[in-house]
Amino acid sequence: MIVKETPLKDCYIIEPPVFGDDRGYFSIRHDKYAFAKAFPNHPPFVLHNESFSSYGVLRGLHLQKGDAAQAKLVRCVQGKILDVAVDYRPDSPSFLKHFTIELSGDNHKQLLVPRGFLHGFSVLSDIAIVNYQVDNTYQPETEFGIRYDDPTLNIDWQLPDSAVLLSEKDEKLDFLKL
Ligand SMILES: Cc1cn([C@H]2C[C@H](O)[C@@H](COP(=O)(O)OP(=O)(O)O[C@H]3O[C@@H](C)C(=O)[C@@H](O)[C@H]3O)O2)c(=O)[nH]c1=O
Repeated sequence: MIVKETPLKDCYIIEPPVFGDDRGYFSIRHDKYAFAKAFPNHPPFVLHNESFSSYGVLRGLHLQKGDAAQAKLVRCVQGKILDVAVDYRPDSPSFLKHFTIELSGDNHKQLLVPRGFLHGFSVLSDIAIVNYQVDNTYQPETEFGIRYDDPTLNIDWQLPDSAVLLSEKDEKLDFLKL
């Protein structure tokens, strides 16, 4: 497992081992021992979530507040997404900075999104299956979000406006109040 830094504090790209041959590939998606060696103080992952979406779907930007905060280890099993992490920790040197990365079934990359970050993704392929482990339970009463098209964040989601498909919940999110 290769761990690469991003410009955002505590946010990392993880490249798991992938062994390709004539049959296809074999990959180690998550090795809790290698992960613990790289991130010794990281809480264990407790939920393994998956979503299926079609082209244009944009989920985000979401987090759970306070003690319910979740770190997320995100990968795209099939298809291609633009994964987006926004540092929403006021005391961080990268506060309100964002990082985007293409995650796909072909590149096998994963993004470790720390606690206190907003997270979202847009679907760039016909369909995308996105799989993410989180290190805290789902607590809907603590959910918080910011509009994907917030002008301060100014994120390029690599989708034409006309293609963007949001949930009713995400439609109603507010812009940043600073
Ligand atoms: C996120 C989540 C949702 N649900 C349920 C609630 C609801 O009925 C249904 C769909 O929920 P949502 O509309 O919130 O799903 P979604 O918009 O896919 O929310 C997710 O977006 C990505 C970007 C993230 O980072 C995730 O943490 C999560 O916030 O699934 C759970 O039971 N457990 C969970 O952990």
